[in-house]
Amino acid sequence: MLYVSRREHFNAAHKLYNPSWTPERNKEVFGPCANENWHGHNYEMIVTVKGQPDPDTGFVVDLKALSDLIKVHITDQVDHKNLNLDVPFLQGQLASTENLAVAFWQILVRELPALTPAQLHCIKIYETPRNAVEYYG
Ligand SMILES: Nc1nc2c(c(=O)[nH]1)N=C([C@H](O)[C@H](O)COP(=O)(O)OP(=O)(O)OP(=O)(O)O)CN2
Repeated sequence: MLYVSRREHFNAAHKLYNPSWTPERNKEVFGPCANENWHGHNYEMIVTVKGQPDPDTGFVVDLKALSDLIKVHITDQVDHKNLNLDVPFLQGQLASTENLAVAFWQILVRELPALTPAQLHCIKIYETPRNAVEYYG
């Protein structure tokens, strides 16, 4: 089995805020991440697919085509957006990195078969250089 990865990048604003809690409770749990007027991150995302190389190309997946797929279905939807307000597929969810990883997985697992017989293996999202989440489905 071969594992092939593509790194993508997007910038977005959000706040971590549970609307069923008081502002005080949100501040207590989420600290500055609950700031009412938002804050931003430079997100890095690594998408890994697994499979066997195609005998004609030597590719598990064409990484340019994978990048285009991620761009159309994910990064164009979230780049320079407010994750709490602007992104339909995140509506009603807390904008944590965990929830982003699951939402992105659900999109890519649906779209990938049109591109390749390879399977989605992992989505890793860095919210900051020190904070990351990995999801394997
Ligand atoms: N499990 C999670 N914990 C946290 C998340 C998350 O998505 N999942 N998100 C946040 C904040 O949104 C944000 O990441 C915190 O930013 P910050 O504290 O600035 O990030 P760093 O830890 O990298 O910065 P330091 O300078 O090292 O504090 C919080 N938790």
